[in-house]
Amino acid sequence: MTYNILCIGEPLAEISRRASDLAVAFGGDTLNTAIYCARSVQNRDIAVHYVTAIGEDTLSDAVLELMTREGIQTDHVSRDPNRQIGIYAIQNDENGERSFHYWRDASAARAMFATDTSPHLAAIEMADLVYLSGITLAILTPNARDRLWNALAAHRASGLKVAFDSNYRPKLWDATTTARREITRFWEITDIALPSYEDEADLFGDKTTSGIVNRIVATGAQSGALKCGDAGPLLIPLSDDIENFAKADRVVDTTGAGDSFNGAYLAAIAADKTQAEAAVEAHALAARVVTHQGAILPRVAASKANRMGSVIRLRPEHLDEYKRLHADVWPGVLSRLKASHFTNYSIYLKKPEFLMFGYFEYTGSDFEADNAAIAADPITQEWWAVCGPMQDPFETRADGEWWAEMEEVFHLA
Ligand SMILES: Nc1ncnc2c1ncn2[C@@H]1O[C@H](COP(=O)(O)OP(=O)(O)OP(=O)(O)O)[C@@H](O)[C@H]1O
Ligand SMILES: O=C(O)C(=O)C[C@H](O)[C@H](O)CO
Repeated sequence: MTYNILCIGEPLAEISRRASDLAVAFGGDTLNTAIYCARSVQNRDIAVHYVTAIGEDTLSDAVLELMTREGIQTDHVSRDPNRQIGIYAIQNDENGERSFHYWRDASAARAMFATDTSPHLAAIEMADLVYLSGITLAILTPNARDRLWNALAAHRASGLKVAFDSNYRPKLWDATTTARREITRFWEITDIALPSYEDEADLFGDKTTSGIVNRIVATGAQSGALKCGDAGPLLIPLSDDIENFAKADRVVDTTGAGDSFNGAYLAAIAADKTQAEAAVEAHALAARVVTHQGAILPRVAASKANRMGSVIRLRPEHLDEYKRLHADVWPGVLSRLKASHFTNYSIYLKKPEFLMFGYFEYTGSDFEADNAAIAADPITQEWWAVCGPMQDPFETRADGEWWAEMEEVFHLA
């Protein structure tokens, strides 16, 4: 029998700075968790569903395609012709810590659970595990929150497990007291608690990690993990059955780290792993997510990254300048590529289509981290600022790509 994990919440379009440009991708805490959970699930008998409402606009189409590409079941994603998905912009400080600006007041997801007969409520019936967050609660009306609470409480009585992350975002609540009351109420019906230290300390004023864990256990949840940033997680209830956690060697952007942690944690628990095993797998993933800009890590797996082909178009008017620059690429750009284990790198041009084909070999062991080091390098960013406007990327490229990655269909070694 399939084990059904249902993530409930709001997908968002994500805007972030990339060199002198803006990049658009997707995020939204529960969508991030659903994606990382679907990526972490290795057992075909575990299905990850996303429960939300989106619009009929271009961004909504694209986020639906993303869910499908990521292997998420979208049978509980409804479409509202009168609303769109929300948007958020990430602002990072020099330590990779971020703050958000939102355009989400009238998003489609806010109208989920608007009536007692909402199909989104009925979806809960088929779930073995439901995951939701404080952000899910913050976007709902008080009545909608009550409906959701009642449905979860009723199904828990027949075996449903509820996983919850308080993910406190003060800007989304009308008052701290409302957030405290609502989040406490949902802790009461939680089985797997996945809070982070900062959110709980901000909201409830706890001074210690043990204070948070003990309060949550006393409220209800008897398992889960407390995320404590680079110090790694603590198990809920507190236990020594856990190792030391390695810190990432570089932090670019912490957005989505906690969400990725939750996704990998839940996938491990659904596969019957222990809490300690789940926390180790979850930390390993989250420690990679912090080295990357944006909530969702590109899908490029190190195993398929040995030989890479990709395409982009050149804007014809920049032909001479582009060739001149590439006849004498800045030394800092070349040394960064070499340090990131890129080798045998060529770019070919086909006129009159002005198609450029890039080929390189990757000889390192962590493609995502090496790629992130390139993206974080100031000289490379300057180089991209010069070369980027001369290029014309394919609209069909994957999220997070500029050059569109190609599939290898033949190779003679
Ligand atoms: N510098 C780091 N090195 C290694 N791992 C890290 C680092 N920072 C965060 N992590 C991992 O990411 C997890 C989540 O981080 P954090 O405690 O900041 O969560 P959060 O604030 O809930 O994140 P989110 O922004 O997704 O809500 C941590 O439990 C840890 O496993
Ligand atoms: O703040 C939100 O609503 C988001 O969901 C945006 C980010 O993806 C999220 O906060 C990361 O946890």
